[in-house]
Amino acid sequence: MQALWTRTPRPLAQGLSRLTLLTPPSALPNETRHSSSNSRWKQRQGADQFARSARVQGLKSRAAFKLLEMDSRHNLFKRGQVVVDLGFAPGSWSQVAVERTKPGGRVVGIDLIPAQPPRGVSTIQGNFLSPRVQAMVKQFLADAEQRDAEERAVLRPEWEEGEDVVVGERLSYIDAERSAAAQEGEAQAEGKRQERRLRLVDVVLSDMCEPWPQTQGFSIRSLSNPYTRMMNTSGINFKDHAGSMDLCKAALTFASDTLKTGGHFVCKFYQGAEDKAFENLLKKMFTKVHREKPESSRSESREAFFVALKRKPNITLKDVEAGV
Ligand SMILES: C[S@@+](CC[C@H](N)C(=O)[O-])C[C@H]1O[C@@H](n2cnc3c(N)ncnc32)[C@H](O)[C@@H]1O
Repeated sequence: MQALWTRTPRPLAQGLSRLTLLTPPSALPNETRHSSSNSRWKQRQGADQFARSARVQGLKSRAAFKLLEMDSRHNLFKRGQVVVDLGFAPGSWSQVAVERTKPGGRVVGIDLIPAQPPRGVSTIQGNFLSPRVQAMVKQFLADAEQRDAEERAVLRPEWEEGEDVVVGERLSYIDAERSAAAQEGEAQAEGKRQERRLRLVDVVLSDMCEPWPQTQGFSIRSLSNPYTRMMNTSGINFKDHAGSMDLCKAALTFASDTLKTGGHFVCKFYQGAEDKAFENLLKKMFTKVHREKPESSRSESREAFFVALKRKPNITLKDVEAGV
């Protein structure tokens, strides 16, 4: 089967644009991917092709191809979007997001370990499981939005300022809000308004997986390539699964607070007993939910991805958990 991104090679803008992202699949002849004998060796060769191709294309890791494939299937990105990339390091998903949301997009990456921010990405170092770090990310997004709003106000052409139609629209919106508030009670309505004001994000990505203690490679002391200094899985299926579900839950809680209606959520998980329950949560909050195992994801790995599309209006994770 041809990989999807070979059929729809939406060119990445500048920088990566010259690199059509065709290399990995076309460099993987069919017999390499679907052979009968010596398949382990051939699989490794295939994986190396993704890694080599990432290097050639200036991508920080082969993980980029997983996101490109999911984007090619589901059209996750549009220009001007706000994207939060949880567990961004070393940064290839962020690179893809920057290119796909140009011009006017904003990409914010968070990671436990120190890593060089990819060009065009704002990054925060911290443990995303910490509520303080999550609050910091929300504050960063709100501040950035505020700065943009101020900039837009300054740049607004003078002739627009006195336009009745704009003022009229705003007033009718406020009127609608007032009548809703009258029904729900002012305090409750204010709470809802605050909640909605935080929903500034179009796409939440999480490729987080719990880093396990380093056992080798201590001689590499490089901030620019921290990825090689850690293991991403313990090799113990239950442990990897449980750790990944905690990270997925943290990512979804954040998405519940920050995703716009219609926004998308992508998260990596290690398959196991609890993933079905998580999928059911997603189905209540999003219009469509897919399980993905991209071709560039190693077949021997239990990693897979949920791609949850189009957040439904007026439903939060708390509502879902409370059975509302
Ligand atoms: C597989 S890597 C991500 C690769 C990345 N998507 C890319 O394309 O370059 C997983 C990352 O998740 C990060 N991570 C794991 N747990 C985390 C946590 N609790 N908070 C923040 N980052 C975390 C790890 O430090 C690691 O850098």
